[in-house]
Amino acid sequence: MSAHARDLTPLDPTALTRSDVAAIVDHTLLAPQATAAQVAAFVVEAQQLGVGAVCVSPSMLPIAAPGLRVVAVCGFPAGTHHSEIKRAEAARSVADGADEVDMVINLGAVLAGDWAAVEADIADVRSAVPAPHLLKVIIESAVLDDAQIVGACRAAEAAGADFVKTSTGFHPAGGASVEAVTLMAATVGGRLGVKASGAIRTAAAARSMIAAGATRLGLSGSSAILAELDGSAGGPAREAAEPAGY
Ligand SMILES: O=C[C@H](O)COP(=O)(O)O
Repeated sequence: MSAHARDLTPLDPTALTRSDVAAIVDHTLLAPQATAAQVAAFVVEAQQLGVGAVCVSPSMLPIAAPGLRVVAVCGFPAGTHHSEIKRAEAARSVADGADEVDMVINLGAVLAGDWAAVEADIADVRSAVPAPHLLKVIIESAVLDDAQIVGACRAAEAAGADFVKTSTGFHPAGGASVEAVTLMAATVGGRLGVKASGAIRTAAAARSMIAAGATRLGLSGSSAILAELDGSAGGPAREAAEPAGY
């Protein structure tokens, strides 16, 4: 466990400031067609926005991102990779400068109720992501029922993860929901961080996620959402209109 207090305690949703919200945003660019030049421009945008972190594909590392934490995804987006492949991918990301790794859970094992396999998969990746690096576990909550969400969160905690995270933003079942974040926070909140991600497109949605217990937000539409919090909702509608994932 290496999460900081700021990762474990949700902001007060009634007193959100733009800078408070920006600090918990993982500004995300995971489009498979993204170029290195686009990632470099995205990092500059992240610095200008004042977000806490950038979240990118592992093959984009290493990147120069002064002032930002660097997050790399792992086993993305399906989570069906062998654990040894996820572990190797995570180890390479850490060697390439990632501060945090967001891994996708083995969903088939979850739906089969094979909790030993779920936990072992997470523990394997944890072994390649030592503290103070953070490990977040993407449970793809839209695919799971409540009992499976609780079980996945418990497996993540038992395997030593720092965060649970709702969604990849790529699954056709959908992204984050207030109900899933609420359940995840009730299960592991205060001990693990809770990252809401996937299809969060407005400041109101971001606020609802924080009110439900999210301590981190994964957003590709950070610019539009933070502009809304600035009171300038007429800002970059282009980003608000961009679809999730591809
Ligand atoms: O991991 C984060 C997600 O991919 C972000 O999803 P989004 O593009 O729907 O904001």
